[in-house]
Amino acid sequence: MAPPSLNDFRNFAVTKGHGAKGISDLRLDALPDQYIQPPEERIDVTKVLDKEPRFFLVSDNGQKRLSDAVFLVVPVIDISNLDDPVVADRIAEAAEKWGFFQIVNHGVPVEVLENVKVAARRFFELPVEEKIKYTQENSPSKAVRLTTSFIPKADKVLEWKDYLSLFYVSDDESSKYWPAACKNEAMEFMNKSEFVIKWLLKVLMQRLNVEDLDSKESLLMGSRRINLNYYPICPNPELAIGVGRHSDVSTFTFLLQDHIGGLYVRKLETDFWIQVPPIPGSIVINVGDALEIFSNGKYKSAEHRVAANGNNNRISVPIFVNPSPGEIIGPLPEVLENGEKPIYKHVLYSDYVKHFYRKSHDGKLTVDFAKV
Ligand SMILES: COc1cc(/C=C/C(=O)SCCNC(=O)CCNC(=O)[C@H](O)C(C)(C)COP(=O)(O)OP(=O)(O)OC[C@H]2O[C@@H](n3cnc4c(N)ncnc43)[C@H](O)[C@@H]2OP(=O)(O)O)ccc1O
Ligand SMILES: O=C(O)CCC(=O)C(=O)O
Ligand SMILES: [Fe+2]
Repeated sequence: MAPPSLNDFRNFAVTKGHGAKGISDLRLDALPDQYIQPPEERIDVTKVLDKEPRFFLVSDNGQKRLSDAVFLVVPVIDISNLDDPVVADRIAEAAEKWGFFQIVNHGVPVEVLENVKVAARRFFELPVEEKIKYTQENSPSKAVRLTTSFIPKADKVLEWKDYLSLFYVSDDESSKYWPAACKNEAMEFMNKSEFVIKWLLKVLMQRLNVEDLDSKESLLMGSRRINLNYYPICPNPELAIGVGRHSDVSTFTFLLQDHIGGLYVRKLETDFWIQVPPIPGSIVINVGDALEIFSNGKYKSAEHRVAANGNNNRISVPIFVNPSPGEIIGPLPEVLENGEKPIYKHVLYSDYVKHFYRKSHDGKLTVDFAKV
C-alpha cells in the first residue's frame, strides 16, 4: 500500500487499518500532527515523582509543617502465603490508599506470562491484510476487535497505541473467533490467572464485610475482557501519549506489562505521577470504577496513563475483571449497613461501559456517570 500523504495519517492508521504501528514502521523524522497532544496531556517530568524523597505540607494541631521525607513507591506485595492476614491487610490498604499495587509470587507460571507477550507481538507483527480482518467493520465476532488509539472517532488527537480487545464468552467462541496468532496464549493467561483473581476479590470483599461471594459472582466478576496492547516506537515521544489519563471501568484489572516501562499512576489527591516500574514476573493490580462504586469510595480507581517510547516497542496485557453487562452496580448493602450515605447510585453496568466508550479518555470523569 502507498505511504500516506502528509494529511492522511488518520485515514492510514484508522480506516486503512495500519494503526500506530504502520506509522511507526514508516520511520518518520517527526510525529504527525494528528498525534501531537496539547501540552497539558503530555507527560510533564516536573510532575513525576521518581525515587527522590518528597515533602508534603501537613497539618499538626492546626500548625502547618513539612512532612518527614516520603519515598513514593506503589506497593509491591508478596502473596506467596495466601493465608497470612498481613498480606490481606496490605492489599486492602493499597486498594484504599493507592488504587494500585503489584503482586509477586502469585503462582501464575512465568512461561504463561512470557508466552502471552510473545503471542501479542506475533499478532501485531502480522501483515496489515491479516490484522484488518479483526477491525470493527470486518471482525467475525463482536467479541474480537482491533483498534488503534482508544475510540478513534471520538479522539481528536490520536493515542500512540494499537490494541486487540478480546471479550471472553466461552472457550468455544474464543477458539473459533480469537486470532490464531494469540488465542491459545491469551486463553492460557486467563485460565491460569483465575485462581489468584478469585482470591484477590475474596480478600477485597472480606474487608467490606462481604462474605458470600458465590451469590455475587456475576455482579463482581461475571465478565472478562483481555486486551493485547502494542505501543510501537514513536518519533517525538515527548509530544505523544501511549494511553491518556483514565481510570478503568472494571471491578479490577490484572495487568501484565513487559520490561520497557512507561505506566504512570496519579498519586491520589495530588497532581503528582509515579511510575509503576516493571518487575520481572509481577502483575499490576488496579482498582476499577466498578469496585470504587461497590465500596462506596473506600477503594479508589486511580487515574493512570502510559508514555510513548522513542526506542522500544512495548507490550502490555490487561485482563479486565468486570461485572456482567446486565448487572446493576451500586454501593453494596454490606458497605452501607452502618448508615454510611451512598455517594454512588445504581446504574446498569452496560450503560456505564457504553458511556466510557462514547468519549475519549478524560481522567476520572467516567465515574461521575454514577455519582448521586
Ligand atoms: C485504557 O485504554 C483502554 C481501555 C479499555 C477498556 C477498559 C476496561 O475497563 S474494559 C471493561 C469493559 N467492560 C466490558 O467489556 C463489559 C462487557 N462488555 C459489554 O458489556 C459490551 O461489550 C458493551 C461494552 C456494553 C458494548 O456492547 P453492545 O451493547 O453490544 O454495544 P456495542 O454496539 O458493541 O458497543 C457500544 C459502543 O461501545 C463501543 N465499544 C464496545 N466495545 C468496545 C471495545 N472493546 N473497544 C472499543 N470500543 C468499544 C462501540 O464502538 C460502540 O460505540 P458506537 O459509537 O459504535 O455505537 C479498552 C481500550 C482501551 O484503549
Ligand atoms: O499499558 C499499560 O501498562 C496500561 C494500559 C491500560 O491502562 C489499559 O489498557 O487500561
Ligand atoms: Fe487502564
